[in-house]
Amino acid sequence: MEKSYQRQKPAIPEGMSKSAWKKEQKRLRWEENREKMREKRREKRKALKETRKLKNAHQPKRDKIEQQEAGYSVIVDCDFDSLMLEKEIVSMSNQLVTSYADNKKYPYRVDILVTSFGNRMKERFDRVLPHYQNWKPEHMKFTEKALESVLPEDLSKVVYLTADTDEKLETLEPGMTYIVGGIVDKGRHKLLCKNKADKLGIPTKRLPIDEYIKVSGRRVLATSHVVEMLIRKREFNSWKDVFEAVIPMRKVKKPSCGVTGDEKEEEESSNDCN
Ligand SMILES: C[S@@+](CC[C@H](N)C(=O)[O-])C[C@H]1O[C@@H](n2cnc3c(N)ncnc32)[C@H](O)[C@@H]1O
Repeated sequence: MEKSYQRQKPAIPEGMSKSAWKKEQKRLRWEENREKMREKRREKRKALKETRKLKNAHQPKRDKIEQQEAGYSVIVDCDFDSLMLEKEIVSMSNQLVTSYADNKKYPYRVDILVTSFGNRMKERFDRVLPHYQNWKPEHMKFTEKALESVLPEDLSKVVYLTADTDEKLETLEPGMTYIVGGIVDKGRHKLLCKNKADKLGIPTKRLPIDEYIKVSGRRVLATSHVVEMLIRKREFNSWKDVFEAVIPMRKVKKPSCGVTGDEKEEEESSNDCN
């Protein structure tokens, strides 16, 4: 007996061979399927568009954020090209890109001037990141001039930041310029910036990290982290909030664990920390 659920095949039209008929059936099925697939794709695209629209509606437009000036300036002193390995030049260049992006995205921006911008660092930018030539000067400027030739006459208006001093940086003052060393050295060149600042007669100060937050390992942070702190201090006001927002989690000591073997790991693996 023929089973009722079996699909009835259409009869082969008269005069058509069986193989031609099979081919024709296959073509029809494919046509039918193609239309369904098209419809599915259309729906998927529509849904994706809707999701993006919703997402964008809840996100502040990055370039359209109403920024205000923090009122103080930052110099990134890049006079250390010859002291860095090639991969450290790459890391330092990437940090400058990060600082530029940070200075665009937060509510307050600072004047950032990169001094001694030349040699391998500039070569890398020219070769790999040539669009930096179109960067907006209100977010970052570059000069081949050395720090010495852009300093104001009144050196009480500048501070060279370094972890190698006991003087604490308590507040950021309008009209001041804060200098950050633009170097990745993994702790090879201790006192480098402190000695340079002393030689130039520039006061030095350290970030008051230990006063507000428990960290493990060295207190030497990456240039881009220090620049980000200077940018965000105006927004947060409190150092504690700034440190908690910017210092990498693995550097922050959990209350129960004390200083651990992380200290060694810090020295060896913290590419982003110095
Ligand atoms: C990776 S560190 C460079 C370390 C380098 N050996 C030196 O002599 O400063 C990059 C720069 O970030 C700033 N910096 C890092 N940690 C700091 C801290 N705890 N306090 C103040 N400035 C700091 C300094 O300007 C420093 O030159």
